Amino acid sequence: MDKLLIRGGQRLSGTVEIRGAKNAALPAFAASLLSDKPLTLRNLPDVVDVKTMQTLLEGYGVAFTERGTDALMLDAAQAGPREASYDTVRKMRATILVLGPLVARFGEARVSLPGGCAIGARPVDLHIKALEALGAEIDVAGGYIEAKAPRGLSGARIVFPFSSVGATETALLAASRAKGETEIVNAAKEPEVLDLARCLSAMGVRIEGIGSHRLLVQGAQNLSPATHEIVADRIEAGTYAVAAAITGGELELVGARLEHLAAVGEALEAAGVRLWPSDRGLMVTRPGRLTGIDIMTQAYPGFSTDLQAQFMALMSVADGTSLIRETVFENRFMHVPELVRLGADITLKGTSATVRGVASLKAAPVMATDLRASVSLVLAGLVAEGETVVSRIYHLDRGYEALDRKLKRCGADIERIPA
Ligand SMILES: CC(=O)N[C@H]1[C@@H](OP(=O)(O)OP(=O)(O)OC[C@H]2O[C@@H](n3ccc(=O)[nH]c3=O)[C@H](O)[C@@H]2O)O[C@H](CO)[C@@H](O)[C@@H]1O
Ligand SMILES: C=C(OP(=O)(O)O)C(=O)O
Repeated sequence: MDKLLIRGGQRLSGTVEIRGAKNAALPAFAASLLSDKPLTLRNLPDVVDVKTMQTLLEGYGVAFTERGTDALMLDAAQAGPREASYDTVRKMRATILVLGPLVARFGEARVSLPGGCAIGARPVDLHIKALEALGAEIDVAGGYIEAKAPRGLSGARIVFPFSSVGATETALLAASRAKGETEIVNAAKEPEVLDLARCLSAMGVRIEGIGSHRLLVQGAQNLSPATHEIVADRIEAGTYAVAAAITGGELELVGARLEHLAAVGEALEAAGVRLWPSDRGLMVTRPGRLTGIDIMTQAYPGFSTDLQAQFMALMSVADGTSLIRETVFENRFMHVPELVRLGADITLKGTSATVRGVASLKAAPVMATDLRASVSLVLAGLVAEGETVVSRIYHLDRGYEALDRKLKRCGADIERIPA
């Protein structure tokens, strides 16, 4: 397994290209299954999760054709509801997203319960309830979800008890090919959900309320060929914003959108980081000292749970104390013991972490445990004194394109050590 070796202490400056969001690319891939017409996706990130999704869809008979360096044409004309290999499905959460399109188009689907980052129990009850509301019969047994709707799905009112990104995506995907109108109440409004809605609109589905908590979807049986450009990855952007901040540097994040950082942008500003839109994206600099501030993760536009670990690394070297509350996933503090190994002063109590800023971090061997936890260790390594080795970085490769190369180009002393 590859490792990363980081010699801390370099101030970052330069330009980073922010790519399409993996968490928007994955549902867009699933959308291709709805149609027998090709779907071309642009601005795809070159990350392992996207490749895993490609392998999964190839298993269902979707044909892929390259269209330049970062675009693919997906053609599901010959697709069918075959069984996906457990080995592919267990690798990530988003594999559940094929269930809705398969049952909507073919009247049946059998998908293994999904894997993904070990950050909590992560039930799929809301996905199942959404499909049941549209008329699917669902059976969960032996680690598989089986869905049947021999006469197709029918539009319905789906009321979510709370906002779920994945369940909203399942509802949107399935409703797009259901007969009649579907109302989705308490829909998630993360930029990746909006991006899926835009992709489905380009395919010919009429969706009202995009960007709100209430979506109205007019199902369509005949979809059109479409092209869709994946929205820039706000989590990749936020991660590099923290990289600039923690090293006291200045980065231009090309393609990034300040408004998509939402509460994360506000928290960074409050901590002493300056962010402003540039012609090409977003500028980030940290002119003075960092101040510890309190945050609480929440659904968008609240503070993203996918940036909690990175922000904790930043708070580890800020002046004063920061209280970090995780409210989205119950077990998303796996980075804490590793940050402590690097000299951070963090106390965990239930779903809250108290971070007392220290004057400096010290290098140590650390272990990546999940995608965002891993990158928080790299960020801490950028300022730790000495050589930090981060092992098990396959987690990082799931969601960050060329992280080491992008950081190196901006002045970081970082090397990938192949296994
Ligand atoms: C591939 C992808 O896009 N992953 C993102 C997606 O995950 P994911 O779609 O899994 O996250 P959700 O928004 O669904 O999860 C929110 C909360 O709802 C709970 N829940 C969810 C579904 C369900 O059927 N029942 C249920 O109880 C979850 O356990 C969690 O506590 O959104 C999360 C929240 O922004 C991000 O951290 C993940 O990076
Ligand atoms: C948690 C993540 O991914 P997944 O939902 O696939 O585990 C993530 O992207 O941070």
